[in-house]
Amino acid sequence: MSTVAKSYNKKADPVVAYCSERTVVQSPLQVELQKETLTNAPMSMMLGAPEVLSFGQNFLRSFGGKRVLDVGTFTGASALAWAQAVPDDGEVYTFDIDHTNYKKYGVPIISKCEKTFKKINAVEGSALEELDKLIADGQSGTFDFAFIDADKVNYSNYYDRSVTLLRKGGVIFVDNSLWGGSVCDPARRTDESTVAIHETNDKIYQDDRTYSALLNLGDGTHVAFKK
Ligand SMILES: C[S@@+](CC[C@H](N)C(=O)[O-])C[C@H]1O[C@@H](n2cnc3c(N)ncnc32)[C@H](O)[C@@H]1O
Repeated sequence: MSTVAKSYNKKADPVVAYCSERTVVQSPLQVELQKETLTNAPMSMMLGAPEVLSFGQNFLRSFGGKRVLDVGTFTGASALAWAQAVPDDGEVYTFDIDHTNYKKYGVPIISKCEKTFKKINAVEGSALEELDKLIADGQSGTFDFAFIDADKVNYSNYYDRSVTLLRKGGVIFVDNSLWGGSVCDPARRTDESTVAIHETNDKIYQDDRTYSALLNLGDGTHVAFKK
């Protein structure tokens, strides 16, 4: 049993299971995409934890968030969650270096709801370069919410770009911030992803641009609020 776990991992401990059973709310499309991803997609454990997605949807709905940055699409589970939580004139920019899995598994399911699907702007390419393009395009301070869930070595860069692109009061979720618990043990901070996540956690805690809290939700969720 693991005390840090995505709830769909059957080895999650009873406390994780108890909390997620009283947190996760999924639409039929979300249930279908989760099942399709876990059954058929390669590296299916990259799928976003449903408890993290539900928590993020709660934020978006409660503060009326409209514009979202979704860094790391995979099959589209997080993009779908945000698209369902923003209003009809909301938009979700979802970035991935390769949208093959999104097109193969996500698009056929998400496009069943035209209203939701049309809110998603899928941008294929280096997420860092694409975020920099938005900044160069004058879009700083115009986004409400960012979900960081792509390559871990760039977490600090994605966080910085998100702080720039968010408006005051905007919220950032950094996914996998506990990385299976490995960040908590200095002896296990040996690979570059673990080191990058650990350094980003310290950076966020010390960052004067945001208020923040590191939560044991899913594989760890570092939540930052732009001052
Ligand atoms: C953990 S998955 C995203 C999961 C998704 N957010 C969800 O909720 O199911 C990480 C994704 O980041 C993408 N990725 C990796 N490096 C990237 C980069 N440099 N730029 C953009 N995307 C990248 C991978 O292709 C992968 O699909």
